[in-house]
Amino acid sequence: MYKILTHNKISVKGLDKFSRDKYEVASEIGHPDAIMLRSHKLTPEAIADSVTAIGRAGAGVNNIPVDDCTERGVVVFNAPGANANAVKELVIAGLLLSGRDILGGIKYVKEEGPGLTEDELHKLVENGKKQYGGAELAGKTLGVVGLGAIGSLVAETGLMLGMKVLGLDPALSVEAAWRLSRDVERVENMQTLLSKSDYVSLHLPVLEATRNLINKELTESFKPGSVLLNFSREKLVDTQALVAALDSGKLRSYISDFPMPEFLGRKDVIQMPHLGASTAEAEENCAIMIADQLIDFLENGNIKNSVNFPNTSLERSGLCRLAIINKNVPKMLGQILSVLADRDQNVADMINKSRGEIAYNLIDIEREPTNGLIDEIKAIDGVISARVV
Ligand SMILES: NC(=O)c1ccc[n+]([C@@H]2O[C@H](COP(=O)([O-])OP(=O)(O)OC[C@H]3O[C@@H](n4cnc5c(N)ncnc54)[C@H](O)[C@@H]3O)[C@@H](O)[C@H]2O)c1
Ligand SMILES: O=C(O)CC[C@@H](O)C(=O)O
Repeated sequence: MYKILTHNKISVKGLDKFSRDKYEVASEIGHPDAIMLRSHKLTPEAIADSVTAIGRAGAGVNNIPVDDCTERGVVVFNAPGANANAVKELVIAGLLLSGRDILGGIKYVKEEGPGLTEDELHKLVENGKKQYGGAELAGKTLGVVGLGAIGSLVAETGLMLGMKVLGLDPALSVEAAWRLSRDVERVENMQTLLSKSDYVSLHLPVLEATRNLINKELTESFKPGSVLLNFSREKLVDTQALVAALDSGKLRSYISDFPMPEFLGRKDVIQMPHLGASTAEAEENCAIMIADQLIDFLENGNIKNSVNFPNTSLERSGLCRLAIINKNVPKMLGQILSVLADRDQNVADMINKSRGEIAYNLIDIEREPTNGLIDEIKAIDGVISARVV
């Protein structure tokens, strides 16, 4: 039986992928083989030694200690693109809410309306509505930072709304580039994007290089009166720098899915409670994608959509498969194969892939492993883990 430890509310459509005759799935379980979670913050200590894989039913992996996992040979998966449409739709809601004072207008009717007759309500509406007007999005410029799964959809929708769209992504994948409309104008740096955009939307991960991306110096580049939308992560922005930019009027408004205490009570900030991926469809898509990936890894050793291991896939041949993780240093494969040769184990097929400091091998052998084979492989200096799948 494989054991899957879950954190957060994971869609049953995904959990149902684990057949009950092979898997035990629970939010409390001893010696788990894998962990499946959403935004739960995982510490290295909370990852049991038995864990071989972690599946993030979402995009961002900043709640997982990925470097520590890599060192320990724990494969971390995410679900690229599975919640992108849900986030895009909320970003468009954010754009619309910032274009006009829709929330202020609704509050006005809700607070001032009760107890009034139809005539009085009509007067209230017609007298008060001038306070809640705004401007149209069509004809304005939208700057999108990060043109991956979400950013490309936001850019596309911006074009459909009649906006001019600028995009910046220094690490754009070939696949993402194919998805992108030619009408998205590429810019080379943040300063240019900020200075030309009426609305700026962030769609990139928090990495060492992107932490506090929007800092004090960069806020100087905002086009006066522009709006910043952050549906990615709070750590991409320097909160104090944004407060100053809002106070000075350099920024007209900040719309975020990641509330910070400094912004509470401000009329020029809209904070949502991390709702981007909270749709039934996105929750299902993410849970199904992660469950499929975990099952293929646990049962076949195959890796798809890992953030720290190479994509690795091998059709099964032979009788038995070994999945071995080792440090990416010379002579490892030779030593592993020589242990197999010493035990008269013929290799039917194999694949060896590396990513950064880590290497991964799937080796199909023609006989059942003899006693002590796995321990002998694990004893090779540089081997991190070895298992029969
Ligand atoms: N609000 C939510 O609920 C929610 C849901 C999903 C994702 N997210 C956040 O959105 C982020 C993006 O998600 P995605 O699915 O589009 O990911 P993605 O991996 O498809 O796209 C991210 C893009 O950012 C680009 N990028 C990296 N560094 C950059 C930089 N310095 N400048 C510009 N671009 C850069 C990458 O090249 C990539 O194309 C996630 O990392 C996550 O933090 C939030
Ligand atoms: O699981 C969620 O609700 C949020 C997920 C989101 O932040 C992500 O990075 O995919």
